[in-house]
Amino acid sequence: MKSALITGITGQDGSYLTEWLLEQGYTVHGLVRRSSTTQRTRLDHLFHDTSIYNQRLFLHYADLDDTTTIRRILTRTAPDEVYHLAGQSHVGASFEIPETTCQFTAMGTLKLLEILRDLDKRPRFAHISSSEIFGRPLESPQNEMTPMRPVTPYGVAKAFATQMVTLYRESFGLFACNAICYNHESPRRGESFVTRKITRAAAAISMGLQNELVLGSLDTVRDWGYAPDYVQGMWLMLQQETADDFILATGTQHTVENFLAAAFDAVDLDWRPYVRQDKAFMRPSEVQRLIGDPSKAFRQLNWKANVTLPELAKEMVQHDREQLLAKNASSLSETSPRNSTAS
Ligand SMILES: C[C@H]1O[C@H](OP(=O)(O)OP(=O)(O)OC[C@H]2O[C@@H](n3cnc4c(=O)[nH]c(N)nc43)[C@H](O)[C@@H]2O)[C@@H](O)[C@@H](O)C1=O
Repeated sequence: MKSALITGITGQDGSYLTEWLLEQGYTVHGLVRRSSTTQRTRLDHLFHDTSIYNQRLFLHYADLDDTTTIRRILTRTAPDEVYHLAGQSHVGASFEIPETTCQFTAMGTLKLLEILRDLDKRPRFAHISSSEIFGRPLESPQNEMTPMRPVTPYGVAKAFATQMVTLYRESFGLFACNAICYNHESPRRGESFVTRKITRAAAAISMGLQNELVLGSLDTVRDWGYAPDYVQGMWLMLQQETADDFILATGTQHTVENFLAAAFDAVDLDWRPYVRQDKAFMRPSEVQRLIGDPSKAFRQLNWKANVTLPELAKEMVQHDREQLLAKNASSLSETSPRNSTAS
């Protein structure tokens, strides 16, 4: 039975990848940062007593800069595959905290590579890179040969990490791949990323719980796919005979405004009366337009993105409506006179 270790297991991609690997029969180890809460919302269902997977899933405390602990965990668990997803991943925030971004996203990756280099049994390694490395690209769509021209602290950190992975593959013989992922979303997406911010607002507005949505730039272009598709691409890379880099993208382009329209369409509303733009959500340096060419992944991995933007937006809005309905129902039952001792 194969085993894998995932950094960033509690995030959107980490949780989908965990489900996918468990379904394939893997034992899965995840690194988590210690915090005062033990709640892991995206993984809780897998640890439940009734889950058929709870005997094959293990969490270990380790920060990305704690190399001693990571080395110990890797030695003890001896995974066949390592998926490196962790790091500060918010592009806007990387302008506020560039040092932290580089410490975890760039140096955290190098530290991990250094540990792997020394191991007797070296696992296969997938670094989850980002289209942000292309920044203001010289060509469109971008492919694996497109030069990196990052324009955000996050993009610079990811470019460093991506290049290091290539270097460790070529110079030290590690089986190390870069999954160069374009934006990929889902109902599990963090609430500060634009898609989830929009779908939560569309759901709340349609239920009369919110009046306004404040956003930054509406004309930037992104290539948005569906996260569960992308984790399968990450896995496929490590099942090949040789290590290589692959673009994971849909190859289609949409503006933020297009996503807004799709999300509000899902609740039969026009977005225009509700949306206001504010400079607070605009970035000092914006990546204007990114579209990936996924043809190499299709050719060599037989991988392709399956979900269209309207389907994605609809699933996210429906999920957010259900979540709000459940929240409202539980707060109503908490205040219901029938539950009150005074009634
Ligand atoms: C591939 C890449 O994908 C993601 O990075 P991102 O593309 O920056 O994603 P986002 O959802 O933060 O922004 C998308 C666009 O939407 C614009 N935008 C407008 N108004 C708001 C707004 O209010 N909030 C946010 N967050 N963005 C806004 C914003 O300026 C940008 O043009 C990360 O997963 C990253 O880790 C990664 O690797």
